[in-house]
Amino acid sequence: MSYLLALDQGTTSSRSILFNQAGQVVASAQQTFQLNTPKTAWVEQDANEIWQSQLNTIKEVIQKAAIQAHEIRAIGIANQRETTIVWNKKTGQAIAPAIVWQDRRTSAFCQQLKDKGHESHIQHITGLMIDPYFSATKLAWILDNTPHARTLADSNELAFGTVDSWLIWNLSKGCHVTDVSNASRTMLMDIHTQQWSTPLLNLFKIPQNILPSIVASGQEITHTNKDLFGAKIPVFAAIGDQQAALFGHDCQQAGMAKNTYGTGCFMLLNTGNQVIKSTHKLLSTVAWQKTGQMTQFALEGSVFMAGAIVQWLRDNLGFIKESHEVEQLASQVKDSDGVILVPAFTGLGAPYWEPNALASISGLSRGTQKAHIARAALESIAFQVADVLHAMQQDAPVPLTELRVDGGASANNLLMQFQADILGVPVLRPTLTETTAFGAVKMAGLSCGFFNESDFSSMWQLDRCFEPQMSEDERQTRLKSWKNAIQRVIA
Ligand SMILES: Nc1ncnc2c1ncn2[C@@H]1O[C@H](COP(=O)(O)OP(=O)(O)O)[C@@H](O)[C@H]1O
Ligand SMILES: O=P(O)(O)OC[C@H](O)CO
Repeated sequence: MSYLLALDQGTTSSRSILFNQAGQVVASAQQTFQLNTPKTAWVEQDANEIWQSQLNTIKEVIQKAAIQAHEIRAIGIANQRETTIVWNKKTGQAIAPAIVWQDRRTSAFCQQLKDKGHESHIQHITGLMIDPYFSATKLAWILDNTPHARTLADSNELAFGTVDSWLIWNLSKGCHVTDVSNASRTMLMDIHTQQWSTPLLNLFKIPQNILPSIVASGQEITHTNKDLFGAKIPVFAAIGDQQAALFGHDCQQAGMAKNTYGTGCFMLLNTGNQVIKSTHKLLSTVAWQKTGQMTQFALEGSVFMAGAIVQWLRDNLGFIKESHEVEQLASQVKDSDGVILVPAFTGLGAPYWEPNALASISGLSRGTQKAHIARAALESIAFQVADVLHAMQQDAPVPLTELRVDGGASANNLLMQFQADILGVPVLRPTLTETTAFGAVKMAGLSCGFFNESDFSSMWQLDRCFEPQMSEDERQTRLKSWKNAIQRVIA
C-alpha cells in the first residue's frame, strides 16, 4: 500500500491529490463547481454537487494514476470550513442548499446577539467573534426557514455537519462525525473542553441530536463504503483547510505562522497548547488534535476577499480572462497612482468585523487606467494581511521572522513582493503549493504510521523568498492611506 489520498474540498473546487511515501504528488484531479448568490448577501452551494464533484475527482485520480483503491493506505480530508449543511438521515439528501461561509444573511441576527450583550461570553466559550461567518446562525436559519425542519429534527431524522462531516457521511454511508478543528468554527463548541456547549445550543435553539460526534483531526475515523471504489479505504484524518495548511507548512512550533491566499486569506499563528484570547478581534481556534495528544491551538485572522477580488476583476469588470493575467496587467504601471480599493464586498472580516461595510475604490483621476485598479486590487490583499498581522503581534507579541505562504494567489510574484514590502517581513513560498492537501495527508500518514514526524521538516522545500525592499517611511505612508480608506467604509 504505497499511497495516501488528500481530498481538498475548497470554496471554488474539489480536488483529489495522490501522494507517495516521499510526500510527492503522483496524480491530481480537480473539478470546479457553482457558487450561487440567489439574493444580495446570500452565498449557497448545492450540497450534492459538493459531494459529486469530490467523488468524481477521487475516481479520476485513481484512474489517472492507474492504481487500485486497495493501494491507498489512507484518506486525509481538508475542507472549506463553516459552510453549513443539514441533511435527512434516511434519504441522505440535503434539506436545503449549503450555506457557504461567505453568506451574510444572518447579519441582523448577529447584531441582535451583540445588542443583547452576548459578545463577550460567546468569545469566552468559543474563541470566536459574533459574525454570520460561523455555522451557528446559519444552522439556526436553516432550521427556522426550511419547511418541517424542526419537526424532522424532533423525530431524530436530521443531521447537521460542516463539509468534513458531509463528505465522511457520504464516503462511509452513515458515519456522522466532525473533527475538532472544524467543530471549533461552528460557534457551538466550547474551545476549552472541545465539547458541544449546552448554553450555546440553548441560545441558538439547536437540538443536540442533529450534531455530529467530535473526533480528533488525526485518528482512524471510518472507511469508505466498499461499493464506492471497490475496496474499503480508511479515513485517517479530517481537518479544516486553513489548519491543514498550517500543518502542511510544518508550522508545528508556537510562534510559526502561515498565510493562505485562496478565495479569502487566512493567517494562522500556532499558539501551542494554549488558547490565547485575542484582545484585537482575532479568532482563537483549534489548530489540530493528533491521536492521543494534547490539542494544539492557533490565533487566526480571516480575510473574506483575496483571490476573489481577482475573480471580480475578471468576471464582473472583464479586465482579464484568467486570474493569473492580473499580474501582467498590474505590472504595466509602477504603482496604483493613489488608487485604493477596499474590498468589503462581503463586509470586512478580521480585524474589523463589519458585516455591513461596502467596498470602495478611491483616488480615481482622469489618468486612472485598468492597470492602476488591478494593482490597487492586488495591494488590497496585502494591506488586509498587514492589518491582521499587526493585530496578531499585539495579541501574541513574538516578532514574526518569516511568513510562509500558499494558495492560488501566492503564485503572483508582484503580490508576494508587495506583501513582503508592506509587512517588512520575508515571505517564503514553498515548491509544493498544494500545502492544504499536503497537510491533510501528513495528518493521515502520521495517524496510520505511513509517516513519522521526523519525515516532515525535509518535505518542506523553499521555492522563493521575497525579501522586503520598501523603506520604512514609504511603508508607513502607504499604511496610513490604507487606514484612511478603511475608516471611510466603516464610518
Ligand atoms: N496569479 C494569480 N494572481 C492572483 N490571484 C490568483 C492567481 N491565480 C489564482 N488566483 C486566485 O486564487 C483563487 C484560487 O485559489 P485557491 O487556492 O484554488 O482557492 P480556494 O481554495 O479558495 O478555492 C481564486 O480566487 C483566483 O482568482
Ligand atoms: O476554500 P478556501 O480555501 O477559500 O477556504 C475557506 C475557509 O476555510 C473559510 O473559513
